[in-house]
Amino acid sequence: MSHHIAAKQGDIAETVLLPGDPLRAKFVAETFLEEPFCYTDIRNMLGFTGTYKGKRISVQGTGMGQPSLAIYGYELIQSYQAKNLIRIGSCGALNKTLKLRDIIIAMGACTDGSMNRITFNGQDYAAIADFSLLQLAYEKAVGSSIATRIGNVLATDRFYGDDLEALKPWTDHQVLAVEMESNVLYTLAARYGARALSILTVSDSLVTNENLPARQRESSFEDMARLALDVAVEA
Ligand SMILES: O=P(O)(O)O[C@H]1O[C@H](CO)[C@@H](O)[C@H]1O
Ligand SMILES: O=c1cc[nH]c(=O)[nH]1
Repeated sequence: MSHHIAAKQGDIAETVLLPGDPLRAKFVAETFLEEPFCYTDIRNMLGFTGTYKGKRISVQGTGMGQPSLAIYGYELIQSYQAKNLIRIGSCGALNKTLKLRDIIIAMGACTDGSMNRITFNGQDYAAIADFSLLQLAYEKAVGSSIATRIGNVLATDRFYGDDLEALKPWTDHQVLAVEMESNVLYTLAARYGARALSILTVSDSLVTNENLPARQRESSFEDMARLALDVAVEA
């Protein structure tokens, strides 16, 4: 049993979807999985396992920020033998060609946070998605009507305080969007021998200052969940 998830061995599938919001985990489990059961509610960071198109899949909330995701990611891989970690998150667009509800598949993830600097003694690490998951997601997205972009994202430590001007070094280098977890997810997966991919829905734009209203956010997140589940089935 791990410290924060504390599920029974065997309760968690090899492939785990990772929303930041634990209520998104509940929504995905109840909407898409057959016979879902909740294997953890410690700290209300809900985790569920069920089946989708005949395959056993889990969905685990990770909280907000890299240290929080790192706790759940580490325990999923090291204590529960998870092999495929697929983040399903929201993000802010940094590029005027991105619209609300667009989906971004993060090929790479930069960071302004300290976790990687600690791991790599102040040097930089290029955190990248697992290519086989990325390829699967690309193929599934192309076969659907969902507007999808593939590129680099920024996992920042700050939600508030960074406007487009402050983020200019990243936008100057074609970073598409900002969120708060993908860099450490990719680094953890590389370190401990799992595969990882982040799929993100644009929930707001730092260029236009538009936001998705809560209700529309729900249906947009359904598109992302379906795409991630279709990847998970074949992972
Ligand atoms: O919607 P989630 O998955 O939580 O992702 C984004 O939303 C949170 C900030 O509101 C951060 O966790 C960020 O990465
Ligand atoms: O981390 C996040 C998530 C959504 N939108 C943002 O601007 N940042």
